[in-house]
Amino acid sequence: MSLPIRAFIRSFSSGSIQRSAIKNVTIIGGGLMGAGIAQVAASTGHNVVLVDQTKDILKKSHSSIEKSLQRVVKKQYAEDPKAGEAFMAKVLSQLCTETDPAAAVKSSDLVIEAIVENLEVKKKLFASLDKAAPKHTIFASNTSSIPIKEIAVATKRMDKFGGLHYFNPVPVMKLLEVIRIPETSDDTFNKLLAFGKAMGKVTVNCKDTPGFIVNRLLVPYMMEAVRMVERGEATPQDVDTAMKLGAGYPMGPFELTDYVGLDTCKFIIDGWHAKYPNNPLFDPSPLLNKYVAEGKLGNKVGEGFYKAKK
Ligand SMILES: CCCCCCCCCCCCC[C@H](O)CC(=O)SCCNC(=O)CCNC(=O)[C@H](O)C(C)(C)COP(=O)(O)OP(=O)(O)OC[C@H]1O[C@@H](n2cnc3c(N)ncnc32)[C@H](O)[C@@H]1OP(=O)(O)O
Ligand SMILES: NC(=O)c1ccc[n+]([C@@H]2O[C@H](COP(=O)([O-])OP(=O)(O)OC[C@H]3O[C@@H](n4cnc5c(N)ncnc54)[C@H](O)[C@@H]3O)[C@@H](O)[C@H]2O)c1
Repeated sequence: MSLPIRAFIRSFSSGSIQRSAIKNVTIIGGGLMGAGIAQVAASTGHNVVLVDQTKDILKKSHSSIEKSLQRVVKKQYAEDPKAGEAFMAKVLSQLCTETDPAAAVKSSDLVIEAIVENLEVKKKLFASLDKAAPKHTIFASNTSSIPIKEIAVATKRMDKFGGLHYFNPVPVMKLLEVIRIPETSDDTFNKLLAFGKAMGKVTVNCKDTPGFIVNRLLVPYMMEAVRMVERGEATPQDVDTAMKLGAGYPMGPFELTDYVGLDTCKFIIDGWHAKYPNNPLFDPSPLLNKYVAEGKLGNKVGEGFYKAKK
């Protein structure tokens, strides 16, 4: 028996991975997060359909999944490369792509949305999915900053709606925030928790409060970092070095912004500023806005606060 399978069975019996009623999963959005979620869902035995707007985007998603899987397999199957190849082939056989969201949800138990961080775009998508998906299908959003309820109102299945907030990179980060709104039924919430555990994640429960747990703390920290640079108190490089070596963070705030995507960061902060205009924590950052206007969106385009490593 190969090492990862043994580890999987061990975690099953120790209760850290649970069986879940959810087998068929549709992920909408094949960018940084959607591709990572699709990879991990397929790696943990789910049938996955990944949806994006064009075949070209989906080609890129597929190739990033293959690259990431290779990293996982190289490490987990170091002593048995043949079993690694078989694992990779199995995972990829459980993953297909689709450009029509309505067709993709036809036999889905769970839909996870990971598209652009924009309320109106997310609502429009869920309103159309609500008409196309079977009655039993659960809907979840991976939004970083939008209240789940504001998205869920676009559907007539608020009892089957919740938040699944993953962390980037999904194959590496162990945490999953599972969010319920007052309308989420116990059955839906329990299924979401069990699904998260079946994906091998450590779940934390959270009410539908702005930023849930992690981003409620992370966003003010990152905004203060960019304001220090705007005030001329330190360079991005020195802030990053300080937070890595002085606070033990794996990445400094500017490296993390490049990793997350400056466009996504701007969507988050602009959304919170519009909602809480009197809270100076969420005032826009001229420096972030300048980089986004210049198209420097971070690692995904090769440059953000730093030039991405090839
Ligand atoms: C300052 C401007 C302010 C702007 C405004 C801010 C607004 C607010 C923004 C908030 C954003 C919120 C976004 C979201 O909602 C929430 C998030 O996701 S927050 C992000 C959380 N993630 C992190 O904090 C990541 C921190 N970084 C790390 O943990 C590590 O650096 C890393 C990414 C894991 C990489 O590690 P390194 O050691 O540097 O590099 P390696 O390449 O050696 O990798 C280590 C290890 O991991 C494996 N690995 C890495 N990436 C992948 C992958 N994609 N797939 C598979 N495996 C991967 C790699 O193989 C290594 O394995 P090993 O060999 O060590 O066994
Ligand atoms: N980047 C992060 O670190 C991170 C972490 C956690 C949560 N999130 C959240 O996840 C979501 C996605 O973020 P991302 O970083 O993956 O963004 P991304 O820009 O990398 O990818 C978004 C993808 O969605 C696709 N898309 C947009 N509208 C669509 C539609 N109507 N139908 C189908 N596909 C559509 C785009 O083509 C793109 O490929 C956002 O809500 C974001 O806040 C991001």
